[in-house]
Amino acid sequence: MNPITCAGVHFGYRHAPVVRGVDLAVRPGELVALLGTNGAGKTTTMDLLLGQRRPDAGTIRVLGRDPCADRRRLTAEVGVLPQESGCAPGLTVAETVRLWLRLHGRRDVHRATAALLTEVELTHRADLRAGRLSGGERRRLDLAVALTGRPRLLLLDEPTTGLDPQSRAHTWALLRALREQGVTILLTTHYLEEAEALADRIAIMDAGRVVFTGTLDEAGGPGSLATTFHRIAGQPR
Ligand SMILES: Nc1ncnc2c1ncn2[C@@H]1O[C@H](COP(=O)(O)OP(=O)(O)OP(=O)(O)O)[C@@H](O)[C@H]1O
Repeated sequence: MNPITCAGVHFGYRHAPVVRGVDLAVRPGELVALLGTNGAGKTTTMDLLLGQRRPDAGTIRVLGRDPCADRRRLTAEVGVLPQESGCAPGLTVAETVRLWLRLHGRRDVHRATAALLTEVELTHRADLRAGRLSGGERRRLDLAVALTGRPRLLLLDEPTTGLDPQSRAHTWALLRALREQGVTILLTTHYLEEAEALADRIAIMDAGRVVFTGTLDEAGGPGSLATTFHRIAGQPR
């Protein structure tokens, strides 16, 4: 069973179609990078996968479930990093992670907090309030939160936006390690080099449709993704 399947998914606001027949399959254990110009419909697709929006047509299955019908179960099983941070600004970094670990019913809260903060390189910020973190640090806290339930599926909306090159490289290493542990990952990104560095397969969205899915080789090989992307995405229509 594929952890994610979308077949003929449509969604729109009133008379403005946003997602216009998305077909997408993410296979077990693979990392798929979803690319697309601003407004292509990537975040909306993520929202649909999380059951935060109901499709007007088509079928979505996440871990075999209908996300609208089984939203609660999926919240427990899927690690989510939203485009906008959901962390409470008044809680410290450590308090935030502990809270989410407890919500997921974890018993080893103190040990797991220390381990997660090490993984996202925020140990030195453990006692700082989330509202005082830099943009890149907050992104890393969001990633730690996404990992608190030890998910087998991760949905990451622009996980490295705002990160400096060193932190980005560290996050890439963490995501590779998670994939090696068998975690399936769907992430959106505007960094073509991120897709080249990480993805088993690339999906390109344009104007509400997935217009390309394939490996990096199928997209033209290393260094050619930009050419492919600009050829098929964001053209006036
Ligand atoms: N509540 C809303 N009402 C009307 N249109 C909306 C609403 N929310 C989003 N949209 C529109 O839906 C389209 C797709 O937005 P979405 O956030 O999914 O794009 P995206 O591919 O994630 O873009 P970005 O790369 O900029 O994050 C955009 O044109 C946006 O303006």
